[in-house]
Amino acid sequence: MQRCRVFANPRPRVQPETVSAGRRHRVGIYGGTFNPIHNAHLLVADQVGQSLSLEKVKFMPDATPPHVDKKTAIDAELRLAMIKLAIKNNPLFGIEESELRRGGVSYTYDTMKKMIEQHPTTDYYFIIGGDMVDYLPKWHRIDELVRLPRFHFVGVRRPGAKNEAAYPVIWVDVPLVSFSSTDIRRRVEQGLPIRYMVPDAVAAFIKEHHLYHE
Ligand SMILES: Nc1ncnc2c1ncn2[C@@H]1O[C@H](COP(=O)(O)OP(=O)(O)OP(=O)(O)O)[C@@H](O)[C@H]1O
Ligand SMILES: O=C(O)c1ccc[n+]([C@@H]2O[C@H](COP(=O)([O-])O)[C@@H](O)[C@H]2O)c1
Repeated sequence: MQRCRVFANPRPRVQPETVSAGRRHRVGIYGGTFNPIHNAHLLVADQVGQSLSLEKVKFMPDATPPHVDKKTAIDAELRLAMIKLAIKNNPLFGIEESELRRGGVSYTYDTMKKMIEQHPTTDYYFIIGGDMVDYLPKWHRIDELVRLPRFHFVGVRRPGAKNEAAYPVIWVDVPLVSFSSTDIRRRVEQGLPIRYMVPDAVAAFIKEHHLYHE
């Protein structure tokens, strides 16, 4: 039977003295297709990072998304370039390129198992929206993923999702924003404005590279 343990907005589960002694690091990993990155992603990453006192929140673009219906993502280099433009003014943010370097289908279990092995003094907080929280039972090797040491899921509620966790999730309340990358792509295709939905530099990049037009 699946474990059903949901933590409602708890305080970080870490002893302050271990952080100040520098023995343990607290890093957020925000995986996604980011096709393209948008302002809800940035808001979520910043709010989670601050709520959980994370040292870094690293955006991790996937190579091939595990979802069958998400195979239409544009080239990884273009997605990565837009992430770099979007995060440059926030020192909390960073980039994790291991899934791009590995290639193939980006199963989170494979990625996090290796990362945890390579960084034994780091606690990882893997950020997912409510739609992904709902979808967790279908994730590859999910029972093993949630049992990895020093691995935590952080959930942020998302309008339109059930936001129901069948696995342990640390919920963080962030202001709700309903738009998605799909909305951005559709708006670009229809010639509608995307200002304030993505950073200006990302909007300029989309225009310059003629992305998301038929
Ligand atoms: N508006 C939002 N509010 C909360 N979480 C979000 C929001 N948009 C995306 N996320 C979360 O960010 C992560 C990466 O999402 P992703 O890159 O697939 O963006 P998306 O907007 O969901 O894209 P698409 O519309 O192409 O499916 C996922 O965990 C997703 O649930
Ligand atoms: O490992 C899985 O089975 C799995 C299934 C769905 C999503 N994920 C990861 O969750 C993150 C968000 O996914 P997505 O499709 O919303 O961009 C991204 O890092 C994916 O690799 C992982």
